[in-house]
Amino acid sequence: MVQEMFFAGSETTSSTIEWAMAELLRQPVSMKKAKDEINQIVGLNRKLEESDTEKMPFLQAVVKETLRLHPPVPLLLPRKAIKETNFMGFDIPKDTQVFVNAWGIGRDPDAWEDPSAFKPERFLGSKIDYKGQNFELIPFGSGRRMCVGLSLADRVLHLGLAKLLYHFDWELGDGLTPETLDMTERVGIAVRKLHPLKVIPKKRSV
Ligand code: HEM
Repeated sequence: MVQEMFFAGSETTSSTIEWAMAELLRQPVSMKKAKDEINQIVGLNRKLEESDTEKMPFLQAVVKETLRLHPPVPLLLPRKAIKETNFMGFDIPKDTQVFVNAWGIGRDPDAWEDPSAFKPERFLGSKIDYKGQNFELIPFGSGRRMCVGLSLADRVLHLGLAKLLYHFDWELGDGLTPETLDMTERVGIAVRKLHPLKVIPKKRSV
């Protein structure tokens, strides 16, 4: 279980932060807006605290927009129909494995205006959130088996991204420009150590 938590929690959050940075680097206007908001709240003479991110609506919108376009678990976890079901005109026999395409839902033109564009502004003044109540945005799933790490992920994403933006200015390397940055997706498992790290937990001496 501990191993599952590490896997489910680290690959998902780190790839979301990577996508957010890539999207912001492709859109310097959004990058500037996010940095300006952070600088305005934190100033220049103290550390950024977790609670600061609650006062950053644009940063929150960047996280939502990133998870809309780049849900790290695009098909959620598989379901199985426990009985024969008719869903929106489709007959689903008992025991059928069912996948929910959260990636497709996040880009559905019936639900989103200009769906493929990265526009954090669409969430400003909107009540749509990813807590499982708004079915057009379900990067963490919904219902009884939705992500148990949501509240931790929520904190890590906001704090991690805010810190990266607060402490550093970012530029693209390798002669890349916002127009040429590659956004191709790879679905797979993270690159891991060939020989797994084996560590022994010991009680901390105080
Ligand atoms: C950006 C961050 C994350 C995203 C987008 C994400 C997404 C998801 C999704 C889509 C599911 C399946 C939900 C469903 O099928 O309805 C899931 C399940 C799960 N997640 Fe996350 N997750 C994230 C971070 C985390 C973190 C930080 C942890 C733990 C530390 C975690 C632990 C789990 C576990 C244990 C499950 C299985 C829950 C169950 O089957 O009852 N996740 N997550």
